[in-house]
Amino acid sequence: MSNNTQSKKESSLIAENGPWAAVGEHPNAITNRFYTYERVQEIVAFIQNIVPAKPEVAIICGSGLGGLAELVVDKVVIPYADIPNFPRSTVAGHRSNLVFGILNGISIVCMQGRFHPYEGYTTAACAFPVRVMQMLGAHTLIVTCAAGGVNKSYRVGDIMLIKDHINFPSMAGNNPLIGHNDERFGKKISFCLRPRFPPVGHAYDRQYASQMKQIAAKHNIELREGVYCALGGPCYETIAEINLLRVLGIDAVGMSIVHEVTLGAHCGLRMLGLALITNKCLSEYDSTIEAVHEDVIRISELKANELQQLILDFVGGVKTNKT
Ligand SMILES: O=P(O)(O)O[C@H]1O[C@H](CO)[C@@H](O)[C@H]1O
Ligand SMILES: Nc1nc2[nH]cnc2c(=O)[nH]1
Repeated sequence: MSNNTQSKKESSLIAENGPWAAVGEHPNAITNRFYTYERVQEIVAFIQNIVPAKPEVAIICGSGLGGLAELVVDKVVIPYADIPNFPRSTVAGHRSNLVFGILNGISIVCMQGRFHPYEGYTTAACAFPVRVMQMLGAHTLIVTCAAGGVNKSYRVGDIMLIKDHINFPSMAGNNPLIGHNDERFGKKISFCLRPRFPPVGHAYDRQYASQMKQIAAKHNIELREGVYCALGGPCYETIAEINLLRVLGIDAVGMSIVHEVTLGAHCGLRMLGLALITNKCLSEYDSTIEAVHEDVIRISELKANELQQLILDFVGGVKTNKT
């Protein structure tokens, strides 16, 4: 029996039987048992039937940042609702479209709307589209998000290059890779099979980060650089929580990205992360200002142009990297 037939057999066994469910299976393991390699391949085949072009760069748009897709030319838009077994975005500021086309001369796929654990999805379900985009051909992933400024020097409207992250859900036993590890995910890009224990110490590509700094300098955009931390949400943070995050050296807080980057690292993507600081996080009990999602979207939309400019130039540079 060929290796592929063997893995296929194992994969369907995992998908159909899941004997562990009876004794209490982790929700991410259930998700990963559902999104087998073959099922992800089916989704990829469905999309390729509509869009044969191979995207090189995948982009995930954060709250209020989906306007980037308007800059894409020769666009093909596939609503998530049309894609078999694809979740839907349920939050304001997130549309539910997979957008294909050309951005600054390079073929891209853009998720106009992401999935968050607080919407009811497992972190594995939130992140599985990363595998879809990698299997479609993407070698680079750009994640963008709206985030609260924990660092006291940050101002509303600042853009933060994500240097690193703290994945609190994962530290609490909620990592999207929990469950069966199918090493075929990511095989195409990496020179070796992706391991059971993927390293994430350099998840954010250093060369990409330095390119982004140069692009920001060229446009006279002050770029912050810091550590992003993901919490489960949907509540914004208490004052005590913000003070704790500050002690830990965290610069910005949100409810996304880390599970996407985890899967991206597993399948060997080169990654760049940008967070737009949409609000300052409260740290004094006599303050009367609270974070509000409507403000988050308003600020994102207001500052979207700058972020889009950075991404546009960066994507153009990715093309240069390849030659
Ligand atoms: O991370 P994105 O999707 O940009 O959204 C951020 O904004 C929302 C809260 O206002 C949360 O979903 C948080 O994660
Ligand atoms: N958790 C969290 N997510 C955000 N997204 C945008 N602002 C915030 C914030 O202050 N906290």
